[in-house]
Order: sequence, then structure tokens, then C-alpha cells
Amino acid sequence: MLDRPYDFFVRYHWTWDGEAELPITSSHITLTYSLLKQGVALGFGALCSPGVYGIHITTDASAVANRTFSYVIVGGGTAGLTVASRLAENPAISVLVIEAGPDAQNDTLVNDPGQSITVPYVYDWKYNTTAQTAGGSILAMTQGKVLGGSSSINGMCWTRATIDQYDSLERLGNPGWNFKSLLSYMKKAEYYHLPSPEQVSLGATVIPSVHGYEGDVNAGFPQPYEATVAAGKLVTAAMAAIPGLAHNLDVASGVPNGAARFQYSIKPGNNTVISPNGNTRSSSANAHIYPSLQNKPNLIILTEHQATSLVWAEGSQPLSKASGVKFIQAPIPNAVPGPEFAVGIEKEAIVAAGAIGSPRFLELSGVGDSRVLQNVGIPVKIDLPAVGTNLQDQALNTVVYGVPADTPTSEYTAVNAPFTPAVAFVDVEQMLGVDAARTAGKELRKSIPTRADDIVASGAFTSKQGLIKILQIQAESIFDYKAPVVEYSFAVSQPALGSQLIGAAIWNLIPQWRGTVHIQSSNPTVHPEIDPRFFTGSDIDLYIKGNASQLGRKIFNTSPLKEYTVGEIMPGVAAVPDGASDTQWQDNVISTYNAVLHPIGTVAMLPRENGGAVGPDLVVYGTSNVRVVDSSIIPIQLSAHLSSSVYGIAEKAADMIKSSAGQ
Ligand SMILES: Cc1cc2nc3c(=O)[nH]c(=O)nc-3n(C[C@H](O)[C@H](O)[C@H](O)COP(=O)(O)OP(=O)(O)OC[C@H]3O[C@@H](n4cnc5c(N)ncnc54)[C@H](O)[C@@H]3O)c2cc1C
Repeated sequence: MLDRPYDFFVRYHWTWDGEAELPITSSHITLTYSLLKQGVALGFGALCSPGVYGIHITTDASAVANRTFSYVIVGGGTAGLTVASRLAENPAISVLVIEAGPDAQNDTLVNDPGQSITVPYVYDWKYNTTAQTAGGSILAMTQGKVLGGSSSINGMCWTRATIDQYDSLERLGNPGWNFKSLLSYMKKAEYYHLPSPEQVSLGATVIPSVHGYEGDVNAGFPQPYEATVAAGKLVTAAMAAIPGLAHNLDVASGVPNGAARFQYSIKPGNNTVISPNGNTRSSSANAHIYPSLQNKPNLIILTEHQATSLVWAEGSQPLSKASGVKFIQAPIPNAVPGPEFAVGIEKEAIVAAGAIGSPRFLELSGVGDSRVLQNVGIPVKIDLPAVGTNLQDQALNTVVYGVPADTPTSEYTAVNAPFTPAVAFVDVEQMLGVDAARTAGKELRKSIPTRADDIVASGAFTSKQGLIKILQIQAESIFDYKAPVVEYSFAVSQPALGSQLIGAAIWNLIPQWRGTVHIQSSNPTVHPEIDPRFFTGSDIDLYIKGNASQLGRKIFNTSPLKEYTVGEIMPGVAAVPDGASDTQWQDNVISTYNAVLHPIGTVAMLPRENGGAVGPDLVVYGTSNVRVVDSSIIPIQLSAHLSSSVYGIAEKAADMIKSSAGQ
């Protein structure tokens, strides 16, 4: 049971009960698979000849069991489907994707951006954290469990991190992983819709050169433009309330600092009702799979099945080679697992199960910290202690206000559009003031060795020298490059809420804490133990967060918002009176925060001796043909929503995989 209402988009504790179950209304494509049913019963059959499947998406394990594929991809999410689609461009190879969630191709809950407030509760793994040291609460760690993964349930906000943050991947020991390279791949992924003159007149701005126009993932501004009146006031008030905060032309440019109207991973429409002509979510499934699947007979997707472990080839030392993947029907948590199936791998296993799912799958396969594996009785294949460490998620609180009763609903309600019409990315000097920021910077830098010791001792990182380097780079990012440390994700109502509310989710973008995700049983249906250790590690995170919440109240009490709001609902003056001390604000943060749901870093791309689990080729250390491609490889947190970066990583990975196979 959660101690706090789950509130990612309903991060406002308003009307939705996060424990409620909604019916899943997915449709499953069922097509003929008689050819495959003739597969070999024992052992893996011969390599599947591309073009013979006659099916594309199925829930029937017997359609694929005991067959061998060139590539098997674990997880049909944001990264997994991107890689699958790119690899399947070569008709000479075969690709199987195993996805635990259902295919929700025709579900308006997923496709209508106007329902993004409720969809995360439905297609969700329903993971929880452990009771957190800071505040004692168990928090929801929602992650997409559906074809498209988290891109099918996310808020669609389309932003990118700072240039220095992408360049720091290279500085941490990953040649070729820098802003220039990643921007080219993020652009490759993108099919951008430039704003119309009407949208520009209503506040949409863009830097056309930072976008791509030939990819599959649609991005842009909704049409018609959502909740324009409230959004304009939010941007104006944020700039008036936060000294030095300017308007940002494009938060996806590599310079996110500033206030702006949000852009999204949507296909803009031309009416306000979800339909072929309405605004539509551009998930990895909508982008990479449905439009082109018929042209890729060499790609097959098995949904509603959970991959449970890798099968290892005999005698493949010193590097272990995966020869197959085992899987079961998508299980009920904590149940006795159902019958096990397996498929063979000719070339590579690509693990794309996300920042929670990928370390979980590797550990179940015998790849991880030998102590963790032995504790649950899993034979150790590769002792790789970095797996499941370095978990980094952000933490948020909300401010919520009512709007006057006579305000036209259209002004503050996002219909067929995401409900976060505006954003402010704020740097440390804008947040704390120049002098306080300098002092905080000195203290943070001085404390790096001690903090590295503490985190390594807690088991949340494996290399002191590696962590020191990371913490130094993070300090440079915050204090020298002025990467934003706080995001105000401004929100309006959606029809599902039926309430007259506007507000903001406010979060630390570059926290200092580190946590873990580890399996707690050899039973693959048992959820892993997830401990982000929010607000541990350094006082600076709470200091910044307390200030950020205070500034949140200030924004909503600054014109033109001051005249547009009635009554503070969150945190509420009863909880935090006007004139409250810093400590009161910080206490409120600790008693009300939730996870942002942007976990990263749990299979980190770093040198092995510095706490890494994969190298710059994304191959798992100690293996010859197991690659991880998803948010888990990002070693340090980004001042951004993650999906654009994950698409860029997946596009780059697909090129690397093709080139290593000589394609
Ligand atoms: C509620 C929510 C809101 C968000 N909002 C935004 C936003 O507005 N903008 C933004 O840019 N980012 C947002 N993010 C973050 C972003 O969507 C994710 O970081 C990104 O999509 C992660 O991609 P991934 O490929 O790493 O994992 P995912 O897309 O989550 O894919 C992992 C897939 O693997 C599957 N899987 C896991 N384990 C197994 C297994 N053993 N066998 C088979 N399948 C398995 C999962 O079901 C899932 O489909 C949000 C995330 C969440 C959860």
C-alpha cells in the first residue's frame, strides 16, 4: 500500500485515487501464425527466415517459442521499439521483441493527450519504493507496462538537457557520447511540426535548426493550442517572480534555462476531439511500429509476456555469450510463475526493459553483485556489482490553486492536449541568489570525498574514484555551466479532473542522492526492491527544494497569476503559513514529496573500474553479445524530461549494432 497518493500528473493530490484500477481496453492483433506453429519442440529451431512470419504482434507464445532470431529485444518500450524498428530495416535479419504489457494500439486513453492525467495508473508495473529514510513513506515508482513502454503513458513533454550534460558522458569515459553526436541522433528520431502562425501569435516559439524533420517520432505544439490564457499567465508570472529568468525560445535546444510554452511528443491535430484528425500521442509504438510494421515481415512482437532470464551458451569463456531468452506469460505479482518458454539468439540480446526492468532482468540472469545474487539463490554468471546501483530519480512537490468560478473553462483546461502547457527551468543562482549559490557551491564541492565514501558504504555505488568524478562533474554542471537545478512543470486541468485548478509540479533536476534497485527473490514475478534514497547524501537538495517551493508560492502570487487564482490548495497556508521559515518549507517538502518517475543510471555506461556495467558500445561487461539500450545506461541525471534523450540513445545504439554486424 502506498503511504501517499500517487501523483505524477495528478501530482496535485486532487481528485484521482492512485490505488484505483481502471479497466484495460487494449486491442490485440491476432493474425495467422500457422507456419511458426510447426516450430521445433525441443531446443531452438533454425534461424527464423525473415519474411515467413505472417504475424506482427501476437500474445501467443507458441508463435515464437523454440525459434531462433538474429536479435531478441527484451522490452518493447521507448528504446526497445526504436532499436527493433531500425534493425528490422535490414530484411536479411530477424527481430523478436518480448514485451510484458499489452498492445494498446486503439486505446484512446493512450492516444488522446487529453487523457494523459489518468493513463499512468493503468498501464503500469505498479512498483513501489521501500519506505524512504526521508519522511518514511512508500512511494509509487510508476513505469510503463504496455507496448511503447513509458512513452505510451508519459506526459509527452519534449525537452533536452544541457550541452555540458551530454558532453559529460564523454568526459566520464565514453568516447563518442557527446552533445554533437546525441543531438544528431535526437534529430534523426524526430518528425517536428513547426508551429502555425496562429500558435506563434499565442506564444509558441521554436529554434527550427535544433529539430529533425525526417524521423518517426512526431513532436510539436497541439492544435488547437491548449489552455492558452492560463499558460500565458504562467510564463509571464514565472519570469516576473524569478529574478533573471528569461523567456526560452526552445527548451529542446541544449539550453533549457528559462520559461516557455511546452512542446510535446504528439502529432498535432486540427480539432479538439481525439480522432484521426485530433492531437495524438506519438509513442514509440505509434511512431516506430504501427505505421511500418506491415513492411517489416522480419519483425515480430510478443506482448503480455515477461522475459525472465538469458540462456547462456556453454563454454563461451572468457566472455559469456547469450544463446537465448526465457520468458513466461505476463504474471500476477508474487504468483507462482507459469510455464516457461524460450527462444534462441543468433547475434545479440538487447535488454531494453527500462531503468527498473533492465537491472532486474540482468540479475535474474546471473549478472550482478554476487552477494545480491547468492542471497536469493541465483547462480552467479558474471559478478558485476554495478548492476542495480546508482539509481537516480528526482523528487517533486506541488503547488495547486483554484481559479475563480466565473473563469471560462477553456482558459485553464487542456482538451485533447497535454495538461502541462508551460515550463520554467531555473538555475542555481536564479533559485538561491548569487551569493548563496556561491557559498552552496563551495560547500558542495568540499563535501564530495565524504559524500562519495558514504554513498559507496551504503551500497548505492561501487567505485569511490568513479563517484568522485561524477559528483565533480555534477557540481561543475550546476555552478559553472548553470544547468537548471529546478523545473516548474506548470499544469492546468484536464476534462477527467472536472476541477478548476492550476498549479505546478516542482522538482530537483540534479539531485545528489543515489539509490539501488535489486531483486529480492529468484521468483521473476516478485517485484524488485527499489530504494531511491531521496533527500539523502547532501543537504543542498532539500535546501534547493525548500526554496523552490517558496518560489512556487511566489509565482502564483505574482501578477498576472495573482488575480487569476483563488485559494492555495497545495501546500496550503494551514500547512505552511505565509512567512514560514525555511525549515517549515523543508519539513513540508519531506512530508509531501513524490517520485518524479525519471529513474536512470542502474546499468550505467561508465568504465568498469569506475562503477560501470556497460561500456560505450553498451555491451554488458563480461559478455560478448548482451547490450543494454535504455534509460538505465545514463550515468548522471539530466536537466530534462528523458524521452527525447532515450530516443537519441536508441538511434545511436541501433547504428552501433548494425555496424558491429557489418550492416
Ligand atoms: C508517468 C511518467 C511520465 C513521464 N513523463 C515524461 C514526459 O512528459 N516527457 C519525457 O520526455 N519523459 C517522461 N517520462 C520519462 C520517459 O518516458 C522515460 O524515461 C522513458 O520513456 C524510458 O524509456 P526506456 O526505454 O528506458 O523504458 P520504457 O519506455 O519504460 O520501456 C521499458 C519496457 O520494457 C518492458 N519490460 C520491462 N521488463 C520486462 C521484461 N522482463 N520482459 C518484457 N518486457 C519488459 C516494460 O513493460 C516497458 O514496455 C515519464 C515517465 C513516466 C513513467
